[in-house]
Amino acid sequence: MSLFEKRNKYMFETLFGSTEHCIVVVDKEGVITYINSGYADFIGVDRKKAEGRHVTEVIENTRMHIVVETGREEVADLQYIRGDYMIANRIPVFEDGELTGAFGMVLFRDTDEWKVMNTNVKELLMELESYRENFKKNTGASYSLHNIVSHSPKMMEVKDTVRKMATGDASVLLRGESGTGKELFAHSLHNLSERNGEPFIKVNCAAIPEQLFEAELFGYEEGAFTGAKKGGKAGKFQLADGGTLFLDEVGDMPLHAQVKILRALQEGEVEPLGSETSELVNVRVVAATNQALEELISRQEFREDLYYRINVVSVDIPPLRERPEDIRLLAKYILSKTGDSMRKKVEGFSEATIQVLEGYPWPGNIRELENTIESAVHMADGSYIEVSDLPGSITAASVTEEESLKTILERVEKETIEQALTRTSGDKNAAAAHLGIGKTSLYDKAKKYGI
Ligand SMILES: Nc1ncnc2c1ncn2[C@@H]1O[C@H](COP(=O)(O)OP(=O)(O)OP(=O)(O)O)[C@@H](O)[C@H]1O
Repeated sequence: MSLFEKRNKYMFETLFGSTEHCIVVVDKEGVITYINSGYADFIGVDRKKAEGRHVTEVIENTRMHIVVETGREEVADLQYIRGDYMIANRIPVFEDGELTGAFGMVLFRDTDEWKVMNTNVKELLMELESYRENFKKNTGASYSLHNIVSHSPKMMEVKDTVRKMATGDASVLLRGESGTGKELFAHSLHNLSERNGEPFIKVNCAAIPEQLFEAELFGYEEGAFTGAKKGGKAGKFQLADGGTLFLDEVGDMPLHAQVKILRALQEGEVEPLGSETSELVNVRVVAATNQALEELISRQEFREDLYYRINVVSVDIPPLRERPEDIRLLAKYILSKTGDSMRKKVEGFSEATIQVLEGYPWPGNIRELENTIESAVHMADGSYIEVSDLPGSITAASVTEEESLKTILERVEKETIEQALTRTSGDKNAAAAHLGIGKTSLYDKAKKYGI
């Protein structure tokens, strides 16, 4: 019987209902199964509404969802809630060796108790935490596995592998087409690893001009080359020291830099340009590619020895067309994000729209789905996204059934009438003449399309 089953709620309530500390319990997905009234009142949420929601939607700066992913307890961690720093203990709960959730307790929520603490220590802690926060903002990994929306079995397997591989220092190569979520997995690997308090540094190998590559990665001394900054500059390797270096688009790394990268990884040392001495660095490498590195090797564009060094574990992320069951879920998730940011109230998709989305091959994967939905939200007039709100490139690809063809023709008709009306500044008679159709026909169509 699971700890999080209903009758345990009574047990929690008896034990913690009246304590002044804040108590929260989540299941293994990070969903709140119990929160005591002290905590709910403190953060100003309705207890009944909080239970059943993902903890990140209810509690600011929480890490309970991370604890259920790592299975590692976090004791006496500072957490900024409602304008003050609290001390949080988060304990993973195992039953018969299996992780079933986590128990969280926030201490010192009572400001009187805080005051008892030495004020100096508190101020120092707060200062330290604000540095940590700032540092994290610039060098942190913001996503973890729960941000990767999916319920397809293939993706579950990928998530499992990532969870297993996260601890330890093995290099991981993430393979997948563009827009499949490789970067999200790289963030997750870092966040679930022991290095999660250290920097996560991304290098987009395709975006750095070849001649600047070494300077970017290994840094340089003052005067190393014309245009070098005064005082020199630290390289990405040095910035990532202790943490994770994410080499995105690794297949685009210039050949001459590959030798040096290999040395840095094998020997744990880098030599800044213009320097006579090497610096020790300790980084874990996570690389990502949408190219077949084996082909690059056969064309001698990628070094085989580097390939083996970065490819200790390889994780294949399936393209969206191989997991159509994720499309509906992702579309809803993206819509809720887009609708919020655009302050437009679009509630959902018509069933025909979902079918078109599910039938499209998505060469640009989730990134393309995001762009499509964003554009459809702009187009939508009502509270549901209709097929006619989708870009023509998406609908045109789904001309497989009579019904789809009909909607495409209607969309084109609607767009053409709208254009004619814009051109004639809204004069329907002139627009009808321009389109070569009768006035009545234009009025009927305008009515049909709500123009
Ligand atoms: N499963 C997912 N759930 C939610 N959002 C996702 C998911 N997968 C990808 N995304 C979103 O899709 C976009 C592309 O993802 P990401 O940048 O991680 O892909 P990528 O494989 O690294 O792409 P590229 O190879 O082009 O760099 C991002 O905005 C990301 O947040």
